[in-house]
Amino acid sequence: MSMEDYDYLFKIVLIGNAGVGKTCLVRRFTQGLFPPGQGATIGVDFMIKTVEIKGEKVKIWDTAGQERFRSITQSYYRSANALILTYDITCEDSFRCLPEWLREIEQYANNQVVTILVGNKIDLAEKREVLRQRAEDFAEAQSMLYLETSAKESDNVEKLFLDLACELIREAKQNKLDNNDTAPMPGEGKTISYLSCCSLN
Ligand SMILES: Nc1nc2c(ncn2[C@@H]2O[C@H](COP(=O)(O)OP(=O)(O)OP(=O)(O)O)[C@@H](O)[C@H]2O)c(=O)[nH]1
Repeated sequence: MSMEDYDYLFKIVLIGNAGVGKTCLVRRFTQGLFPPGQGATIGVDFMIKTVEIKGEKVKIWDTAGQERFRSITQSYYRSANALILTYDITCEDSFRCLPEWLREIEQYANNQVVTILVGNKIDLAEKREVLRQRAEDFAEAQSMLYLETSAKESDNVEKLFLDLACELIREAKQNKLDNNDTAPMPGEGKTISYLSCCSLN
């Protein structure tokens, strides 16, 4: 895509515990694949994908969940326009860690960042440990939108990225968004959500 083909450059960063499916969500969306035996992401730098969504250029950053990479990933989501906070519906632990991730968002993210909570692996319904209602209540209390996905079965993955892109475009058009690549001042993070403009279904 050349520079003239788009008006905005958005940065979407996936965060959440190791193994919840961040890499698989990105690969499903960007390549239409569910890779067998997906290995752990090491750091972040080589997991950036640039895609065109609704005629705009969107960079999707896949961060690693492991504690030892946290200090790397923090600096990467400072300039994020949107955060996809992911947990695994079959893993209670990944849900219990959400407040910890929210504290990081508070501390490091742009105060205009759009945050969406995603419960992944809904194809494993029989192994579910986190009830949908519980996650919805949590998301509502934090003013986040909530979506359940399956990277494996491709459920809601397109919707997730397209709805986010639409919201970012809408906000940018209202001049609410800091669109440049410079890091915003940390410390005033808050979560907002109103994905409305062009939902797929
Ligand atoms: N059944 C099922 N398995 C999934 C799904 N998404 C991911 N997985 C599996 O979960 C494991 C972890 O997936 P990753 O995408 O590597 O998880 P991650 O969050 O990127 O992990 P880190 O890179 O370590 O932070 C892999 O074995 C995937 O095959 C899903 O939607 N359904």
